[in-house]
Amino acid sequence: MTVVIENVKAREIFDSRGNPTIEADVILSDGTLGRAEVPSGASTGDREAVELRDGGTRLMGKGVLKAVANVNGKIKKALIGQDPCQQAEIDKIMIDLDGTPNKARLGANAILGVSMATARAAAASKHLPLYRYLGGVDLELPQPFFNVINGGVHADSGIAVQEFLITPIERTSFRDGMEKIANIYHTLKKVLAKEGYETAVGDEGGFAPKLSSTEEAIEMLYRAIKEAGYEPGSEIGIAIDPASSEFYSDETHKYSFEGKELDSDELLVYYQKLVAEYPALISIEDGFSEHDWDGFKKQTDVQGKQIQLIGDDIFVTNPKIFKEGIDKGVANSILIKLNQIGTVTETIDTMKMARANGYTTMISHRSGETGDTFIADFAVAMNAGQIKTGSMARSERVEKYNQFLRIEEELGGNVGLAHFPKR
Ligand SMILES: C=C(OP(=O)(O)O)C(=O)O
Ligand SMILES: [Mg+2]
Repeated sequence: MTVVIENVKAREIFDSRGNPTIEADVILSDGTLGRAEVPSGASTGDREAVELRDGGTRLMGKGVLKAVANVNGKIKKALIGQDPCQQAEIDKIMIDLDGTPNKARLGANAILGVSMATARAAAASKHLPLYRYLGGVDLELPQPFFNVINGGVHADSGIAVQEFLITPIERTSFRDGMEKIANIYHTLKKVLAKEGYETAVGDEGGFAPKLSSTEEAIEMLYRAIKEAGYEPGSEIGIAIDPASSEFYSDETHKYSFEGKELDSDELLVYYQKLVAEYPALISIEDGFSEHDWDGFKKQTDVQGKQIQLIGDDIFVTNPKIFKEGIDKGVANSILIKLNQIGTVTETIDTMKMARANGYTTMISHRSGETGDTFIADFAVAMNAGQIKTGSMARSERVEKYNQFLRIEEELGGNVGLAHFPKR
């Protein structure tokens, strides 16, 4: 007998910042339950799909009861009796039901919760792990990027750059890479403390010290990497996400960066200096604002052959916007966040587009997260190549990395390791 969707149900839960978010259940006719929790960003791109919030005074207007009602009402009615294995069809039904270009009516949070829960239910019904159900047989574990110093809107450290990430370029397994990062993470804590800095952590579990500059943050990383016994560059790479839309002015077209007002050309010169000074720096995400496509394009022309340039806010995982970027030659990599676009199917479409056009992909968590480890399975299933999901000090982040350890064990070493191209 064909298994069909028998019930769809959502509830309001809380994320890692204490904000309400949505959890969705999809229940099948064979009794299987698929459940998913939806994350939420802080440095969001303007053109992300709409996260529906209630407004009003309850929970400072951040409640998601409208999105919950949309799942328990319209979405449930449209999906009952559907085949859960037809992910593309399920997602299309919800996209059509919403009827807006940015999921503003039903809410991308409502739609994504059900989209992910459907995949989970279908996988469980077929007695397959999620990564296997979505990905088939030819699987690869991604290169992980750990955000060990938090700035921007993710911490009150006062650092303009939002994320300083380290990645184990040299590793024999996912576990081996994670052990190296754990050693560096603990060493970094000692290095910061020795310099008299705070070692409290930011939203993504990285330290949030009040450092004076980006250079000082990178110097701390170099010290921690070396003191932990590794070589910056050949063994451990460094990446940054300035999330520069946050410090760009649409009026003056300038970037307020570390006490200076820089135009695009000056910011590019700064990035060139950084890359020249620190050979371990292999990747810059959102170096330019989502409103400064010319600046991003110029950076791609100048640095695109040398390092990875990731578009996050500028592409928002949206295949239509990303296509414009590809046509204009902007960036050489794309950050992938399921809730920026709102369905599993559209996310897969964007990733396929990236692959077809020679862009690398990095799957990403959001700064407001839950315990859901969907993106770990998804990264393996999609052979994403790279993932960033925070640091070592917050369990909603570590759980995702731990899921890779489980997958690696399940596959018994019979799995490839994605490797970042060395500079
Ligand atoms: C993960 C990020 O932050 P947020 O979730 O706040 O957008 C990011 O900018 O890459
Ligand atoms: Mg970003």
